[in-house]
Amino acid sequence: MSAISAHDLAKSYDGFAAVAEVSLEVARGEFLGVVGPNGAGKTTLLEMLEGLRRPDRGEVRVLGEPTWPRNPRLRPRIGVQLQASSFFERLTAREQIHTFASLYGVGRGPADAWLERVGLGERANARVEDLSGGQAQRLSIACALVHDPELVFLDEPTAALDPQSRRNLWDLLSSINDSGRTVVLTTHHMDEAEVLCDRVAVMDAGRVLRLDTPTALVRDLDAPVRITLAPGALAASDAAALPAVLESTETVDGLVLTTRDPGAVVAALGARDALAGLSVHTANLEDVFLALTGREFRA
Ligand SMILES: Nc1ncnc2c1ncn2[C@@H]1O[C@H](COP(=O)(O)OP(=O)(O)OP(=O)(O)O)[C@@H](O)[C@H]1O
Repeated sequence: MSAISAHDLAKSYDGFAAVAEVSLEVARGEFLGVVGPNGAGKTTLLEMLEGLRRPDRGEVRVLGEPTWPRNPRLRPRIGVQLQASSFFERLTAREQIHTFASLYGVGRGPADAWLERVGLGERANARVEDLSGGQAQRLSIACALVHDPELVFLDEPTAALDPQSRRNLWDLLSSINDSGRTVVLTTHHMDEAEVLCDRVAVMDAGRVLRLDTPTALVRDLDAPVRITLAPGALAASDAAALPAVLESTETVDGLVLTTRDPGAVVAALGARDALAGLSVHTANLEDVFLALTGREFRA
């Protein structure tokens, strides 16, 4: 049985289609990413999957159960991350998670263990408004997991974090998916989805344009690989004559060769002792977005 099965979901606000014709299946234990720019419809889709927003059309089943009208049987089985701004004010981190735990009939022991697990043991007595952005996000994730749900929804858990704090959260996000828990995460960050997710739904203007593994999404682009050589490593005319090189362009970073057969090019460069400073760039999910929409992806 799927963790999530959604069929032909649609939601409009005052005639504006925030989500249209979205169907998807999420397998148990899967880590699904939903990526897209601001306003793509990610949150609206997530809220319909969570059973928090009524779809205008379509059906959702979560863990085999219908989500609407609100289904109390699902409540202990799913976790929904709150935006950090919706904490109870003036509580300490420990009081915050104890409050969540008591709502689910969970004891203080497991709640404290979650604080430790997300690295907040030493900040347990800090008030939530005194936590850093990254700490607040970790607390909100711990609160969503305190009742050990089978399926957890995380809506932009790394939003508003600096790149270092964002990367620091990745290990935690990935560990949440251990032991078979299903995770659905929305993000503005393509690199994050690429690193963390088993499959990625690329959304734009309310629609899921593609849903597949990051590798398959990139492979289907069939984009050439770019190989950059250090300046002066090889003359442009020599590079253009190498086997399998489609194009060679001089840039400030050095010579950029495009090819569909990077192995052959690297072997030929090796034979000419021209491997110094070589770097290889394959297409990524931002290129996938560009190919699907004709627009650059802007987070
Ligand atoms: N309650 C609402 N009433 C009216 N319009 C809304 C409402 N919620 C969302 N919208 C609009 O629907 C569209 C999709 O919004 P949604 O929040 O689902 O997108 P998103 O992909 O999550 O965006 P972001 O990444 O900025 O959070 C946006 O144009 C938004 O302005």
